[in-house]
Amino acid sequence: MTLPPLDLQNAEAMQADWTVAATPASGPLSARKLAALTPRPPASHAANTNTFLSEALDHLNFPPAMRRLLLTPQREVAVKLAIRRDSGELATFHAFRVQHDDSRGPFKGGLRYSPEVDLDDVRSLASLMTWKTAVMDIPFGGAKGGICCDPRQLSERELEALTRKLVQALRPVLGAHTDIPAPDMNTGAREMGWFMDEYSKAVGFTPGIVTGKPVHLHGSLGREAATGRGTVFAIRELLQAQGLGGIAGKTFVIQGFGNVGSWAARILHEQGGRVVAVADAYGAVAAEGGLDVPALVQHVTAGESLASFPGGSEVPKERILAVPCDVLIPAAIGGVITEANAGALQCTIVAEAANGPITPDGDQVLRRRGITVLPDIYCNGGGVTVSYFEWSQNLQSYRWTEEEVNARLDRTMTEAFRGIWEVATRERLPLRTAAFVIALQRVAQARANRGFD
Ligand SMILES: NC(=O)C1=CN([C@@H]2O[C@H](COP(=O)(O)OP(=O)(O)OC[C@H]3O[C@@H](n4cnc5c(N)ncnc54)[C@H](O)[C@@H]3O)[C@@H](O)[C@H]2O)C=CC1
Ligand SMILES: O=C(O)CCC(=O)C(=O)O
Repeated sequence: MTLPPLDLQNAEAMQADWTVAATPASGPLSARKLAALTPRPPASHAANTNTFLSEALDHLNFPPAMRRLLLTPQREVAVKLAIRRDSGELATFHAFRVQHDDSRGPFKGGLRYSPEVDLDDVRSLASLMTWKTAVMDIPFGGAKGGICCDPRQLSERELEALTRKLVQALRPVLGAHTDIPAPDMNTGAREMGWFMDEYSKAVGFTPGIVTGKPVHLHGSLGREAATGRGTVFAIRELLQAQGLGGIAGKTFVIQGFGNVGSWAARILHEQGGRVVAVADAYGAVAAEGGLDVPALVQHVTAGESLASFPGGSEVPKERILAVPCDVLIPAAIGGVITEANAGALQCTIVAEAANGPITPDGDQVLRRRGITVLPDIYCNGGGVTVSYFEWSQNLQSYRWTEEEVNARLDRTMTEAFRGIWEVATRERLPLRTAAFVIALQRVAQARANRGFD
């Protein structure tokens, strides 16, 4: 394929450390043949991400050592956090920060609090951040972190203590020009406020150490809604590029009704989209004519379950992915669309608002079925884009209006889409592979330009 030439002079020197342990009598093996002969590791989040990446790398002529460098994280930190429970008991929790790559700028990525958090999961999410910041063309690298805990079982005081312990444990590897965390699943402005406070106690007032903070504490206007809003911009661009018109009148199904899912639903509804079903971890609700999203948000904010919403009928949450619609938006956890259920989807577009919601085998099924996937590293890139705006505002002690933030987000999402669409069309690639190709080129070029000595 013909892609712009990449100046990898420095990287060529790295070829020297690529050695094949046992070269067969028939001659040296190419890296690709060697990979094919190497037993595949058991499927994991990180392996899934690397499967997608490898497909894009196969379109690029990178030296094997550069390939290896990009597939593996720069630094992995695992810590144990101990807090006193409200009962007086001592409790310990495992936490992680994986810093995948900082070739293009400081490490950047969210913090997730969930019982499913482990090193493999965080490693995969950190890698996705590297490619996300590159495809959005914002000056950051990629990282992710998390605490393995069930936040529903912890009081507010316990969560605050845990967050402060996390800052204390990670402080040596963090910094407003080194690694800047942000919200992810089960974290939000409240946790980011505690985070900033704990870091500032040690090093002086530093709002730029974390993004997604409360607005009155140097958070950016528009950050809370940014990932959902960015997802809507991404869908708008795709519909337009495919000649399918706009959001108005289209039908949407959303899995996940937290920060990302609920904001996407609100904005789609405002723009005349019909949100026909939504699910969260506990249940799902559907209405063929479209849910009254503002009323649903009010219902859930009052502490009621989705399924009890009087403006729709309850559906089993396991069936949400198969509800007929134009656009399906997974906005919850990873690995929900697999080889086993991808055949049951009844949509023409899947917009990956969540990170890693489709496994590589599931992705193959969707490709065969002609379902277009807006890949996570682009589709949910609105969150980190407005995090970049927040960080920029913090560094300048300045505040932008919400209109300005949203207009800049629109421009960034639109420009990134055009780049991906252009490569996908020219090279006949799925949007995901095209997005990875662009991101890989940007990161590899930056790494090569910085040198290796
Ligand atoms: N918050 C942000 O700015 C960004 C978030 N993301 C990704 O978006 C996804 C959602 O994140 P947030 O909305 O921030 O999290 P959140 O914690 O605010 O909401 C998560 C939602 O998913 C639901 N959920 C959990 N397990 C589920 C299951 N098995 N089936 C159906 N629903 C389930 C929860 O009930 C909740 O409604 C995650 O994959 C996250 O990594 C990506 C980019 C930025
Ligand atoms: O806002 C950020 O810095 C990162 C958000 C995030 O974790 C993500 O995009 O997955």
